[in-house]
Amino acid sequence: MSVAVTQGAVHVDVRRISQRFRSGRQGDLLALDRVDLQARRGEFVSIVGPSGCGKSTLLYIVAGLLQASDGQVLVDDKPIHGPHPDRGLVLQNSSIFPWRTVEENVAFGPQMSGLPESERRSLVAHYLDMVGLTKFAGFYPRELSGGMKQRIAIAQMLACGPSVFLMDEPFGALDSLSREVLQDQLLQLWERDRKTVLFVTHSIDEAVLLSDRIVIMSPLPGRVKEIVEVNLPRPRQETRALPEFGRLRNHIWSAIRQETMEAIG
Ligand SMILES: Nc1ncnc2c1ncn2[C@@H]1O[C@H](COP(=O)(O)OP(=O)(O)OP(=O)(O)O)[C@@H](O)[C@H]1O
Repeated sequence: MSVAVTQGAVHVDVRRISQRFRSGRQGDLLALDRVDLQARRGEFVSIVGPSGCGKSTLLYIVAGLLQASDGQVLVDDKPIHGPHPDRGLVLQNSSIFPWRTVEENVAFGPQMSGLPESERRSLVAHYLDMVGLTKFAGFYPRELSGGMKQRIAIAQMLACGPSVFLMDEPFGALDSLSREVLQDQLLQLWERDRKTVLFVTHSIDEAVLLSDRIVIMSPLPGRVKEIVEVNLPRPRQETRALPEFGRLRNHIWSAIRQETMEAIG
């Protein structure tokens, strides 16, 4: 069964973003150079490119954790000013609190926003169930596997109710089986709620499996080299076997390889 993707208005609008870092030893480093990128509401956009091309930097700027040297990020046509619960961020080694239980971690955002306890409890129970951690609600992160910790981070983000998911290699540190399970769970979640996702990954397979569009970046400075539309049918779980999947993967791989070869001379 294929699910039609209804593409709406631009939700996240990255306009000519440049980022310069001041480095004592090497002088200024231009990490991003006039990057333009638009994600439509409900779209799943992945960002791939050689190491150091500025993928994380771009995501931190959209998250509002880093102020760009130049350019602007608009969400729903309004310029962003710093972080906001409407833009949730999940990192490779998730930023969960080791001293809080699974349940308390997921409750953190709603607690900060002052949600009454009864509502908070049912919200947390809902998201714990969604990521399959109900039985581990009272556990501490140290008692859980890497995949489970990433699921806490995802539930924590979901509980804040963001309309934009910013994900920086969220499954990068996991074994391949856990990674596939979480990819499936994320896809199911996305197919149900259709949030806008910006997803940084080193895995071309992962990008093709998940995305509507894939942004290929070139180093250094990071620029948008190419944007690839992924027109594979959804749900995608069985699309790995399609010839089109292989064709897209090879195309993206060659583009990144070419950039990497040019970068290392
Ligand atoms: N805070 C910082 N200060 C100075 N330079 C930085 C800083 N953050 C990133 N950089 C530099 O900016 C460039 C882009 O880094 P970034 O981490 O965004 O790349 P990336 O594409 O996410 O890399 P990777 O794929 O290896 O995670 C790199 O050359 C990095 O060294």
